[in-house]
Amino acid sequence: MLLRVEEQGAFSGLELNRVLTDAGLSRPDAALATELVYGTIQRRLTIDHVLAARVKGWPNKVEPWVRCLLRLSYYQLRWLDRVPAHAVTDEAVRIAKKRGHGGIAGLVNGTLRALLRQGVTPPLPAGLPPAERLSLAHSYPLWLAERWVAAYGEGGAEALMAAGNEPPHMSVRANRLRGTRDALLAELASAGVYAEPSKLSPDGIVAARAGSLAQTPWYASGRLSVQDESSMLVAAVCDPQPGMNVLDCCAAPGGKAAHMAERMAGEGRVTANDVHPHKEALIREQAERLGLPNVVTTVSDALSLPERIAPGSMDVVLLDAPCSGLGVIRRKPEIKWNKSADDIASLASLQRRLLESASRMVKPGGRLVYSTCTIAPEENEEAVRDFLNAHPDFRLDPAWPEETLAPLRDAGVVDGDFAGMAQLLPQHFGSDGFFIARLARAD
Ligand SMILES: C[S@@+](CC[C@H](N)C(=O)[O-])C[C@H]1O[C@@H](n2cnc3c(N)ncnc32)[C@H](O)[C@@H]1O
Repeated sequence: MLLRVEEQGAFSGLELNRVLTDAGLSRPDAALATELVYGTIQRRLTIDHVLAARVKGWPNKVEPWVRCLLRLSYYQLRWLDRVPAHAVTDEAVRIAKKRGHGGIAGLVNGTLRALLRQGVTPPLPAGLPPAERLSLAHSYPLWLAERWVAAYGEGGAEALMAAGNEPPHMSVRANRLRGTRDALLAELASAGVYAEPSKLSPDGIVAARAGSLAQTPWYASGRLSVQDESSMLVAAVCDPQPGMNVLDCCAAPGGKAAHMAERMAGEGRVTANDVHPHKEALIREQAERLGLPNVVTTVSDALSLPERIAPGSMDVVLLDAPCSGLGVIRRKPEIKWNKSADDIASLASLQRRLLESASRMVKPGGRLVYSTCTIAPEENEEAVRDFLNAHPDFRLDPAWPEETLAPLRDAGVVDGDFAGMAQLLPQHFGSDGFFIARLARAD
């Protein structure tokens, strides 16, 4: 899996899903495999810094599979305390012999044993500037560390980066059309799942040590969907009412569109659009599973939607835009190594065009919600400000439902000057980093 992520640009989550589905491992073994894949990718920069001082030609002159093996083994020695050191080294040497030859096994053995002798956590070089220290300590590329130190100060950046290395909570959304959250909580508890109500969303449930709730009868029967708590805020901010005409411009796999349809009690219409034809089925499956006949799917580039949908016809338009994903690094750690400042610039330009297009379908007096799962002002606040400067008929709308504002206020995410946009960081609630802005169109 590590090789495929590194060499073929595979996504760690999808790889794990695919491999673990076939592997038939026990739950603890599957959890360990998950930890090894995520952890090794997450800590890559720190790992490479340590290995570069000990392995000649690291990383480029070392064969990719040996690189993965050494990283994986060092990750365990340094960050996991329940795998004995001898098991790590013995297993690494066995794999090196099986896949390579004696020379490689010798290199692997020598490197790991030297690390164990000298201490697996070598101190960082003294006197580093803050961004360089954070980059090395928490394993983020320097450009990201610099960006976040400039935006949030050294302490804020450190909290953000540390939170990005924590395993995400498992959270689910109760389908309010198929029973109450309390009833579902009670059923989960009686089945031995440790679950509690989300602080962020009245539909949310946070579960611990639950395995994948997507493999349960509650999921199959449409009682719940797997969704991050931050993501659940978006439908609440859209606040669609039964009977409304709602458009989700970038809807696949359908989490927020389905949530909106649930909140509309199945009345009215949610048009769930996505550019990728193969993703349409994902949205349809969700709507069917959850019992939501008011979700209609379309396949279209959101930039050309105003040619298909009457301008000014929607009560609510959601643009949950494609973004750099810096808020979901906990779930997709390879984002750290695959994204660049250039990607942010090109996404920022696409997002401005998408916002322009989405806004044309909002009714006079209607609302436009813009969201991303990233933490980059160019893709978030600045995109909204630029849009507002060019569209005097729109204004920021701070009248979010109290159910959403109250927890954000309590956590200090928004204050008394709240204007209608919020940036959640992973350290606020342990949920994904998310940006949400709500705009109102003049009557
Ligand atoms: C952040 S995801 C949406 C997640 C979704 N709202 C949910 O809650 O499940 C962004 C989606 O935008 C789609 N997309 C990217 N470019 C698009 C475009 N030009 N027009 C429409 N959809 C687009 C992608 O296929 C992707 O599914």
